[in-house]
This record gives sequence, C-alpha cells and structure tokens, in this order.
Amino acid sequence: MKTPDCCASNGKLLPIETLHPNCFPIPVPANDHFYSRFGTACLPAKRTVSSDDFGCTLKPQQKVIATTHFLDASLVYGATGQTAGNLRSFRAGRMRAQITRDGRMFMPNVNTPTQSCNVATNTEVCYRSGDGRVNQHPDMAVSQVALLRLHNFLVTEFAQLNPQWNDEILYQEARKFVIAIIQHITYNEFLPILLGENYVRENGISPLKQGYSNLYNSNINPSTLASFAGGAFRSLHSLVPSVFNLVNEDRENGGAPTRFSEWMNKPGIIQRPGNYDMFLRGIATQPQQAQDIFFSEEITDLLFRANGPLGQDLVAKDIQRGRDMGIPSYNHFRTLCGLPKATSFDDIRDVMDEERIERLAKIYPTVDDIDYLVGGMLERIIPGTLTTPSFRCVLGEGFFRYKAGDRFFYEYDISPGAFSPDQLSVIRRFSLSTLICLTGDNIQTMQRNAFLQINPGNALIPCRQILTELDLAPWRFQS
Ligand code: HEM
Ligand SMILES: [Ca+2]
Repeated sequence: MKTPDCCASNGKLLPIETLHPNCFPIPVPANDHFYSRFGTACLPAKRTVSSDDFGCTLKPQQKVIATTHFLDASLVYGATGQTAGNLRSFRAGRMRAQITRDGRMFMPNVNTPTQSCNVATNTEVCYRSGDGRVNQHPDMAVSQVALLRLHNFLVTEFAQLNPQWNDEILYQEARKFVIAIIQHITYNEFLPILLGENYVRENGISPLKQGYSNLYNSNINPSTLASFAGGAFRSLHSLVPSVFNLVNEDRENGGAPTRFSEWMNKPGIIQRPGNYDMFLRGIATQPQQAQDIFFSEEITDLLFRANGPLGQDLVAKDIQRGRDMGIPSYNHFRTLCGLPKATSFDDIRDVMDEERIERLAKIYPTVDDIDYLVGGMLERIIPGTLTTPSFRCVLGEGFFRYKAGDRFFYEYDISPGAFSPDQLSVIRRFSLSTLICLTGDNIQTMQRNAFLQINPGNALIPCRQILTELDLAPWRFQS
C-alpha cells in the first residue's frame, strides 16, 4: 500500500506537533467496523486550499474554489482561458476529440494516463476535459462525453444554417447552448426533485414557461457558499450506488454490473462495444440509493482504493472538511433555516427522531458541537424532496444565487448575447432525455423525465419523437 500522507506508514497517528501545517488527518477508533481490520488508526487528509496559500493575510481566511462559481459548463470547457484553449480544435468551432475506429467520439486522452488514472500503461484510456474529475467514475466520464458530443453536433448544425460563421462564432454559440441546457436541466428537472416542487416554485428557482425572467440582481453575490460546498450539497453522497448497471435497450442487464471501487479513475470501460449506451441508459434506469444516513461501503471504505484492500472514507472526509473550512455548527444553520435555536438536545425533536438524538448526545458534549453535515443528515427527510430542513435552505439559497446573481443566465435578456424568444423556447423543451437520445450511439427509447423511474406515467417513448422537439432553425442568423 502507498504510504499515506499525514499518517505514519504503519497506519498510526503521528504526534500532532510533527505534522505539516497542511495535514488534517482523521483519527479512526480502534473498534471501527472496517479499518480496524487493517490496524488503521489514521486516515490521511489535508487542509483545503485557502486564501492563506495565495499569500493573502486578510482574515477570516477563505477557502478557494478551483473551478468557476457559475453553472457555466466549466466541466466541458475549463475554468480558465488557457484550459479552454487547450480543449478547442480551433477548427469549425469544434472541441478536440478522439474518434474510435468504429467512428465513436470521446474526449481526448491525457498524455500520461498512468499519472492521472489508475491504469497500467500510457496507451490506456484516461480523459482530458474541463474538469479533472472527469475520470473519477464511469458515469462522470459518460456524462462528459454526452456534453462533448452535443457541442460538436451543434457546431455542425450551426455551420449548415450559417455558412458565414467562423470558428469563434460557432464555438461560442455552441458553448452558450450547452451552458443553457445544463442550467435548464438543473433548474427544470433536477431541483424540483431535490428541493420539492412547491419550494422551487415559491422561491424563484423554477424556470419560467415563457418570456424572459427579470430575477437578475447585481447585488446578489453568486459565489459558492462554504456551507453549500462544504456541507449541504455533500449530503447527496448518500445517493451514490455500489455498482453501475449496464442497461440494454430492453432495460435489462446487458452485462455484469460494474463494481464502483473497481472502476474509479479507470474510464476505459465506457469505450468497450455497447458500453457507452449501456452506462447512459443506466443513469436513467438504475434507482439511486436512498437519501438517508447510510452510505455505500464503496465510498466509506474503498474510495480510490486503486487495487488495494482499503481506500478512503468519503463521509469522514466530508465531516472533516466542514471542520477544516470552519463551517459553523448545526445549531447555527437551524436558526438560519427558520428553526428555533436548540438549547439542549431535546430541542431537536422538532426535526429529528429520538433514537438519533440519543446517539448524537453520546458523541457530542453539547448541542452546539454537532457538525452541520451530521445534524443535517440525521434530520427527517422533507416528504417529496431529497433533503432535510437544515440543508434545504442552504441548497435553495445557493441555487437561487447561481441564477439571480448570474447576468448571463439563459433566461435573461440583459446581456448582448441573450437568446431570442424562439431560441429560448427550444432550450426550454430540452431535457436530460433529449441529451441522452441525441448523444447515444444507438439509443432508441427514453422516458420523458430521465431523472425519474420508468413507469406508466413516465413511459419509454421513441427517441425519434423526443428529438423532433430539437429544432435549431431559430439559430439561423438573420441580417
Ligand atoms: C458518484 C460518486 C461520487 C464520488 C466518488 C464523489 C467523491 C467526492 C470526493 C472525493 C470529494 C472531495 C472530498 C474532500 O476531500 O473534501 C467530493 C466532494 C464533493 N462532492 Fe462528491 N462524489 C460523488 C458524487 C457526488 C454527488 C452525486 C454530489 C451532489 C450532487 C456530490 C457533491 C459533492 C460536493 C458539493 C463536493 C464538494 C466540492 C467542493 O468543495 O469543491 N458528489 N466528492
Ligand atoms: Ca444512502
């Protein structure tokens, strides 16, 4: 096993005074259900990058976000001009891509896969995209392939509609479209499921059905909230499955399910014949794990284990990250989210079951010590949502700000590049199922709402039918 950073090579804790200041290891109790088998008393963890690391002495210290704050498709195009430039072909607006011998498009490979992926040779697949996490697991890679294919499809269509458009115009128009559909799918299909139909409607989060939105407010800071990235949004790690089902057109298993921890940082599996479509159908078919206090052992015991017997614990890391980032305690978020401040453990009964409160009271000295992530996870789920009261208001606020604070958001007409009303109605009809149908190698059917299970009210329909809604005529330039 590789010697872990910030822990002794035998898996024991090092004396705190000998640690590098950026070390923040996680102590493991001797009776841990898994790690104790290996005699591990210490899980390596490092402090997050902060304003201090950039020589900024202003206090309080702030964490630094390595991507962009906005929903701007930086996973596809990169978060800096330099990355964006490296990913473009500078020909006909296209993104760089690799085309397999049988004509299928994937992201280009990094130069040294052995350094970036868990692969044995530099000839194996390991992708380059706008976000380093592209290779983290097969579904992440598949989602990025879909967006890359969408971009390169759009530039071909736009060039036919507008033979006079040059590389730069084609690239920017396609990029604008891809950003808009990520925003639209997120706000129209995903957030009602996460936060609840009524909540998104009542809090300005839902997209409009027609016309331009006037929600933009230059006083709203759209930066990612620490409590959002370092707390509330991580709660969805509970949904992560232990295997990915490979789903064929009959919605049956078309191959052995792939075990998560065997395919972390090893994306080549998606290029095997038939697999790209089977992963993509799997995203829309396989149920997620429940949003609850249970997590897959693939991520609590075996995260990034490479080929070894033990890995990292994502949930322990998430809790540690909250402390690292100085996220206030659970009680603080109760008051922010409209619940009364708890003066004792008994006061949390309004949102939490007794048995969980008792367990918390055994671990934390006072009710003010409960970590935000832990308290939020243990609250009762709000019916019709995937979240709890102390998470929902932070998630809602975060997503509200990404929209109300982004003057380029697709529903506004305030920037010179705003969509025309006709273009906007095409974007508004675009769904995750459109993306899957359009970018699959040979996917024939999809349910209308790909976030929800196939059922009589959300039945499989031909992709042909879904794709008739994608009419790009409004992109014909009229002078
Ligand atoms: C599918 C498998 C997933 C894996 C293996 C995974 C893994 C990770 C890892 C390793 C981190 C960094 C932990 C740290 O050192 O602080 C992280 C952070 C995070 N994850 Fe996940 N994750 C997954 C899915 C998700 C999902 C579905 C969501 C929410 C929709 C999510 C939201 C987040 C957020 C918000 C962060 C913090 C990012 C930041 O602060 O920049 N993750 N995840
Ligand atoms: Ca779960």
